[in-house]
Amino acid sequence: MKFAVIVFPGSNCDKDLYYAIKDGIGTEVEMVNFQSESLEGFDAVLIPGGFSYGDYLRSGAIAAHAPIIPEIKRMASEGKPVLGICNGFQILTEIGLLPGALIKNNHNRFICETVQLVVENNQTIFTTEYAKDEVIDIPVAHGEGNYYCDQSTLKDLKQNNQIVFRYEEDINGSVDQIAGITNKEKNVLGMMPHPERALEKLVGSDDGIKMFQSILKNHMDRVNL
Ligand SMILES: NC(=O)CC[C@H](N)C(=O)O
Repeated sequence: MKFAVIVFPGSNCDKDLYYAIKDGIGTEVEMVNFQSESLEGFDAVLIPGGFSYGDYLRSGAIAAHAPIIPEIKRMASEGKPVLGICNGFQILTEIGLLPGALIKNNHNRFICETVQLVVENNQTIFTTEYAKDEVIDIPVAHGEGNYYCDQSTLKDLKQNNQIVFRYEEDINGSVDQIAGITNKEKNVLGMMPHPERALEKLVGSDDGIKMFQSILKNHMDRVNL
């Protein structure tokens, strides 16, 4: 399996993600510049956290027009795993691969802490190594992490089991305390918390490694069918 980590001007969690794959799960991974127009040869796409284009206009709004975006959409349409973390989640909503929007935290502060997440759906390619309703410790670091969607979209998300993670407590005003959602097909996941910052107990939590193990295991199961 070969992962692509997309690097935008202002991305700052690309190296964390790179090492989560290279050292965390011992799998092939390459950084791909935002100006590239090809993701040929990659099996999965990771869009890292950070401040792409300085968060000007809205977080992710300018990155949504980068040359690499059509290739991310192609990978998603082919059912390949696409994971957007924090700024990556914001970019996925800006390019229409996930519904809703990430807006300013309701308390207007940047939050940077470890929070408790509830695993609401452990049946996705990103979460099969977790138990249903497992509570995990994962860091967050964002100013515009307040997930918003209208009531009709929320109803769809619930009916299609697209809500993957919820905050155990309200940290930023997100609708239904949503922390992460998938698309209907369940191969695109966007989440505000940073699993790549929770790979070893030494850094406070190793609850994030199971996400990358899940992606790898499900890919291997698929190719070995
Ligand atoms: N850690 C991140 O990716 C932050 C995302 C975005 N810059 C925000 O502050 O909301």
